[in-house]
Amino acid sequence: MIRIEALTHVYPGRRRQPSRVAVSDLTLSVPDGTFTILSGPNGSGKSTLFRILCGLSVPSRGRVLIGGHDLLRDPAAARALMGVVFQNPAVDKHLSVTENLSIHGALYGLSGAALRARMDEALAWTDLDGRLSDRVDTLSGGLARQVELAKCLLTRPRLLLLDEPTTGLDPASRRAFLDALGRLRRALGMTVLMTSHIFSEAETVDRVAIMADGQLLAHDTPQALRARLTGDVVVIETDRPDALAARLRGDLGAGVIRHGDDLRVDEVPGGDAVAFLERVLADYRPEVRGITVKQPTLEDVFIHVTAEARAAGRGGVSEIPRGPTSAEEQQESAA
Ligand SMILES: Nc1ncnc2c1ncn2[C@@H]1O[C@H](COP(=O)(O)OP(=O)(O)OP(=O)(O)O)[C@@H](O)[C@H]1O
Repeated sequence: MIRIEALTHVYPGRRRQPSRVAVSDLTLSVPDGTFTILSGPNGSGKSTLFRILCGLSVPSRGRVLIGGHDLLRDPAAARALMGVVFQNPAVDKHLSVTENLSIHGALYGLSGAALRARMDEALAWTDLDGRLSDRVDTLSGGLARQVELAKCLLTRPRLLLLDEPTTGLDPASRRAFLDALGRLRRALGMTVLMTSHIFSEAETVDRVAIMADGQLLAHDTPQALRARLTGDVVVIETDRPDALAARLRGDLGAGVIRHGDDLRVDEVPGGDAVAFLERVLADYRPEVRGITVKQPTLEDVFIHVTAEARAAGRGGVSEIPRGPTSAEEQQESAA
């Protein structure tokens, strides 16, 4: 459904601001009827890529095909296949659910019985039953997002593009939104591409694409990505991350990733994470505030591949700032 070929996007520099490569020679295919999550740290180029896919930005180089239509040469045909849910609300919160959908339908030439039929069809995927006459600003955040989804389904898109659609939703609303997307994909064979920072969302999709510094670092099933880390991960909390990381590297030969203020060792020397934990506690106890051994999750894989790429010089920074959604992840695991 989507073919991205050698795509590069450079923001030109201005005065003292240098030009910036936001997407760099990126090639990616999203097959028909699949649900893909595009993830990456802040500034990795997701929004730039998303804007290009929606036709809002023109790339510096490369080609994008949507359903076989070249997005640059035949934008109308390519865009006719897609529905887009942006991060910022695109519904009028002072109008009711029905009014929002009617106005959007009218923009696409739908009216009367045809419009009502399309509205019923689109709303069937949501939990908005019984709230159709309510103003959007009286709905919960989760239901308001579902209005956006229903709005975009009115035109029966074959491809749904969503930019962090669940940001700010509580775990239950987030789950309800993702469930609706999953049902759409299964029942209508719709292709879904969604950007997200929330790794628990990626566990159930078909494919996960990981970007950093404008490049595609990995694109695989969640299972295959998880299989990249074979052993347990040791996470160390410390007040002196740089000093402790240097000692663990020097003394124990451990590959240490700094993630925020935590240190992570996901390929433990000798392969025995518990033995490694005991060694760290025995030798560096005063510097360790907390230490955990855990099975790898998709977030761990993400941290691993991003660090690997940066170590290989594709980035330029050796540490990974903690993602902005860790609070949401914590909220989710607490729920
Ligand atoms: N309008 C712009 N002008 C110049 N540089 C830009 C512009 N928009 C983005 N960038 C730069 O391009 C790079 C990629 O940014 P982009 O917003 O696409 O990343 P992102 O992965 O979506 O980040 P986030 O998760 O924070 O939204 C960053 O270095 C950013 O500073």
